[in-house]
Amino acid sequence: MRLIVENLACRRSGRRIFSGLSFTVGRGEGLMVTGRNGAGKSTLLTMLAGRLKPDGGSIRAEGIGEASLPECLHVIGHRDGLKSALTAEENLGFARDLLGNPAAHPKAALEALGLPHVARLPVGYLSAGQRRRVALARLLVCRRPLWLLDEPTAALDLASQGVLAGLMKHHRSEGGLVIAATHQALGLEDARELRIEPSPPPSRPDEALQAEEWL
Ligand SMILES: Nc1ncnc2c1ncn2[C@@H]1O[C@H](COP(=O)(O)OP(=O)(O)OP(=O)(O)O)[C@@H](O)[C@H]1O
Repeated sequence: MRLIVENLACRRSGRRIFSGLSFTVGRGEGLMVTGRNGAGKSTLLTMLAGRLKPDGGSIRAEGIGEASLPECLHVIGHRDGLKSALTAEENLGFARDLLGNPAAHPKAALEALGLPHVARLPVGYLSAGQRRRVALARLLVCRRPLWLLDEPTAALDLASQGVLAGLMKHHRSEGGLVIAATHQALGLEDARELRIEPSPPPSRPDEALQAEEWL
């Protein structure tokens, strides 16, 4: 698979967030998306996931046959999308049955994230870092070539950051693609960096309402 982004532009609430973003990510490659708070990193990932319409430019994928781009990617965002009342194993089983490989084992995914002991605990009982690791374990029960990771190390301790770096390395070694929005090194040091520079603040008086976002 190859992802090709050309001249991408975004507006939210009428305000330009970014424009002119172009990059490609191919088999086995990684891209670190960096930039200041509010620069548009999460927005870019949301757009790549097909959940936000670009204001200009294009996003296309090669080498995915009849599949659509959203069918070829996995998003790990700020919200983990886990159901608190279900156990870690049930959450992963649900994700696997909905999206994933029937042969994938939730227990094996939890073991890969160092969490076999929480398999039968409701996710609502887990710590923030444990919840994040369960969310990351979903990557292993729904195998998809493109991983879109938004601050994936949030709440992870150093050991878990190392595990995540290993997962990304393994995924890329199998031809997978990783795009990660981050403020810190992720073990993706050999990846290219896309730095999003903030757009200038609005200057016209009729944009004053939207300019509140800049305060
Ligand atoms: N639903 C929305 N409607 C309008 N504006 C939004 C919406 N979501 C985000 N924005 C704005 O888009 C801009 C980019 O936000 P985004 O979350 O992409 O930044 P970021 O680079 O990921 O920031 P951070 O490093 O703080 O996570 C911000 O100014 C934000 O206020």
